[in-house]
Amino acid sequence: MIQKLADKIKKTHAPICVGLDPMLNYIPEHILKKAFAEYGETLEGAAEAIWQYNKGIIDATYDLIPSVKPQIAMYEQFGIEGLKAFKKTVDYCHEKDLIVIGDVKRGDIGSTSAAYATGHLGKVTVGSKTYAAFDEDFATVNPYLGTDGIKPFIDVCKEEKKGIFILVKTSNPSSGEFQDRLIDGRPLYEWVGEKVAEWGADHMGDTYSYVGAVVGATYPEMGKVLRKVMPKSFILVPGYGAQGGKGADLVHFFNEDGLGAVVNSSRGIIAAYKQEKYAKFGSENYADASRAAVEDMIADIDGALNAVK
Ligand SMILES: O=c1ccn([C@@H]2O[C@H](COP(=O)(O)O)[C@@H](O)[C@H]2O)c(=O)[nH]1
Repeated sequence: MIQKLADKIKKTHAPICVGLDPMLNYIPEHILKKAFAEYGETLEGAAEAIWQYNKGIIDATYDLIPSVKPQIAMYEQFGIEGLKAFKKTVDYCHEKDLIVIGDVKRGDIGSTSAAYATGHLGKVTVGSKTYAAFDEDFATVNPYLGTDGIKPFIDVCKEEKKGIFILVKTSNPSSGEFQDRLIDGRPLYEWVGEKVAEWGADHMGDTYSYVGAVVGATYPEMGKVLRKVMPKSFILVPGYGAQGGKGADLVHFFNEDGLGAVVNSSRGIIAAYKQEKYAKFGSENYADASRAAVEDMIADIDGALNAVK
């Protein structure tokens, strides 16, 4: 799967993923109206609206991009109906041959991590049958519990040829409260980055490891250091767009082969029609606005990478 990600990035010239983080207040009125007419103002109605909204964005962008990153929290808030919309979205993205990075940020003691890994990346056994429950291709994982919280994910990834992205330096403003704390003179995020490289050596694809890292676009200098600490790991880079990251901030997240990073934008793409720049599309054509925002993001990153060649 890591080679498929690299190959699709090469083919599309788009080292990006579209973040499928639906919120009801992003969903255009015509979609909400139809879903509520059918299911009422219920959790089912919300889930139907989310699904129709996602489908529109996927249909309008799938040929331009290698991957998507659905954020499970946005679905989970609507309970079981929301999780059904999450699963429907994952399956539809697979139908469109997109790589799905489940942003689920799991991680616990070993036995519990094993269950999370089974549910999101592996297969669960029920009597004589097995089922891939959520079936994402990659999942984000929290490393706070250490090696025994990570190992079960790697075991499932080996069986399934899937991967994980481990939180190393997150994009949010207060990520430094813990992640930048010095331990023996070095920030915690560097120690975690070293562990990612070590864990990753145990599950290599052809060129890149199945064990990647999350490093925010909002911390470009730290990204530059971490790129060198984890040369064989793909970096999932959130923080582009709505959080302020730009193409020029991202050049050092990439390796010299032009690979090694996949940049996420969620609100900046899925709610593009609400921005002044894309307002001409109107809410009826929200998906066309998302497509235009994807094209602009690809051009921005491509321009920045070419400028340093
Ligand atoms: O460090 C992190 C880790 C994860 N995220 C997630 O990425 C998206 C960002 O959404 P935008 O709308 O593009 O800001 C969201 O799902 C976060 O939970 C992150 O932002 N930073």
